[in-house]
Amino acid sequence: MGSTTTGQVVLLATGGTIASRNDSSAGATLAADAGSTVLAAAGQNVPAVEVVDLMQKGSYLLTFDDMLSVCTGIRTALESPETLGVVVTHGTDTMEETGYLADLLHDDSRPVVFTGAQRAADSQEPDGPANLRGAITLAASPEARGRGALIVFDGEVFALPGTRKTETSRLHAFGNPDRGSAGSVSSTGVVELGPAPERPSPLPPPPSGSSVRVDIVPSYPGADATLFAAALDAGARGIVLEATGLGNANAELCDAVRAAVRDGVVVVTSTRVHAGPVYGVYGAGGGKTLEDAGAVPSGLLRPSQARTLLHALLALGLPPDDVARHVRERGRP
Ligand SMILES: NC(=O)C[C@H](N)C(=O)O
Repeated sequence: MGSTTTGQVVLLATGGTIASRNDSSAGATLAADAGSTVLAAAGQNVPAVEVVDLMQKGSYLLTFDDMLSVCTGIRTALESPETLGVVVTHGTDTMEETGYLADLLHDDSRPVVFTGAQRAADSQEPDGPANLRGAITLAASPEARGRGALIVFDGEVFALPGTRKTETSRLHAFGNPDRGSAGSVSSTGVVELGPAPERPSPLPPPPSGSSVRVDIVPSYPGADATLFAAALDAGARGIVLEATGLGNANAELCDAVRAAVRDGVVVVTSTRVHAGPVYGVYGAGGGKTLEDAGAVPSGLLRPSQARTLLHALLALGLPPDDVARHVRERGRP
């Protein structure tokens, strides 16, 4: 067994499908359950679990400040030496963003484990209770220490960098196409983890309430610079290009990138492809032209996590060169 019975796990509840029920007046599924209800559905827990309700939202509604307040909740929970680890129940849509931000800021060896559900709490066979049991076991597990933030879902454990939601509705909702699984937690509480990867040094927590804007702009056959220009007009200080293939766009987008970078905007090239690194090879508007125009290739980071990292770095007030260095380092395969 991977758990210990001294101390407690702190459960930070934020909403998501694990806390959702059908609302007949809205004719839709909505986050409704408090953390205590979510925990009760998981049954008897060893070790003890303290519940903190942070918010009750579908994760598709979260703002960057909401994500930061989850990170603050984690820090607060870890102030007590009695805390063995932290579980965050969270909607799956944007778990890869909040989990990645928590991982970037995590400066404690104790585990932070994100989990949620694909089926609502009032469905016939909800998956949330088993996921939560796995998360509590992992959060209390000495083997999970020193690994930053993790996701546990359908018995599988993932480190955050590169992990994303890969299924809209199947129970096995998450994958890490480049790095694979970090291990497993069985239904009987057996934790098995592979070797712990090296972790970059933690970032300081960015201030909340910052007005930094970071957008994602796609490239596709026939794309022009209209959306890119709209992001700049809206005040974006950072833009993630969701490019094609290895990270390619076209001549018009490259020209727009060159001008934006000259004005101090940080542009990161990511890709719509699900696996493999982004790097500059092709000219005439491809990834090499983008790099020559000043865009920073995201390595293994996909748009969701590249955007999270860029937002955090810009909110910290780092100058563009330092932002670029961090993106290269943290995206490196
Ligand atoms: N399965 C889920 O949790 C999806 C939900 N819509 C959310 O992200 O909050």
